[in-house]
Amino acid sequence: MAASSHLSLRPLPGQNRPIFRSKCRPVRCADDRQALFNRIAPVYDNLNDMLSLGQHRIWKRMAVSWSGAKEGDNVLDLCCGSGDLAFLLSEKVGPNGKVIGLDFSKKQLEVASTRQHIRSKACYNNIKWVEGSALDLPFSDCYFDAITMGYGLRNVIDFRKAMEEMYRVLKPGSKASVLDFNKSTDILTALIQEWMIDNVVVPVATGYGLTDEYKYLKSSIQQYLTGKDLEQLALEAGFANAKHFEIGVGLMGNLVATR
Ligand SMILES: C/C(=C\Cc1cc(O)c2ccccc2c1O)CCC[C@H](C)CCC[C@H](C)CCCC(C)C
Ligand SMILES: C[S@@+](CC[C@H](N)C(=O)[O-])C[C@H]1O[C@@H](n2cnc3c(N)ncnc32)[C@H](O)[C@@H]1O
Repeated sequence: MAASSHLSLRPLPGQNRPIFRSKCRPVRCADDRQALFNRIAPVYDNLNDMLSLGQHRIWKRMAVSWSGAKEGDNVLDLCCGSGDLAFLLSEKVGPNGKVIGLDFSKKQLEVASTRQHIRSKACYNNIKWVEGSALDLPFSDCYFDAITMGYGLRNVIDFRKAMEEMYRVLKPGSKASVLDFNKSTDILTALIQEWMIDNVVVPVATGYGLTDEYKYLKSSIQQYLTGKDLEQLALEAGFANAKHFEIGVGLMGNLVATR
């Protein structure tokens, strides 16, 4: 990891509590999260569209735009899930570009691959799906021209390692664009976000038998990093600069870090 003499490394909130596999509470360890995303894969896209009134597609387009991906680039969609950002990247880089969508959920990748074959756009042939870990990327150093990570960082068990891996595989001068829920420091925004999850998201998910899976959303946001913390984490990982933008009336946020 690049040394950052001017920045003191300090433990990250919520990531240092021991995880006891045998007593692992739901969704506290990687295996539980992998299982969670396998379980929700069949309804994930539809629930996102329903629960965000389709807004998540706007936020994802913003994330891809901020990544700086352009025609002919070699790019990575990290924690790609069902492939929303990978498909957007595919259209950006075109037939001469290459897109890798990486995820550790087989079921999510199956959905992504099915969507790729159902859709008619020729450029989607430039997408390759890779089953792997965001904490140990199977790619060489300085390999990608851009990285997107949509609603993935909050779900990995080691934020710092994931950020360091993004830094490692990015070419100098290239960007990582990390979209997620915003852990707002504005109490009213935080209360509205929590109210929406408690009173809209979880009740709707319960109708699909996924109460605990969507209750996890709230706890994962509580254990996430604020925008300022995300900027600091990126700088500590070696990125030259990092800026967190609040979007979706402050409910969502996007970190743009340049190597
Ligand atoms: C695309 C979105 C969330 C993806 C997502 C991320 C996760 O970490 C999960 C973990 C466990 C289960 C599901 C997910 C998951 O779906 C964001 C939009 C979808 C959200 C589920 C809905 C969020 C509602 C907002 C709090 C309020 C939206 C207001 C909008 C302006 C109508
Ligand atoms: C909320 S989904 C986001 C999917 C997609 N990027 C989107 O924006 O809709 C989070 C994804 O991260 C994946 N994931 C979580 N931790 C991971 C890890 N350590 N390595 C690889 N994938 C991981 C999950 O399997 C899941 O598909």
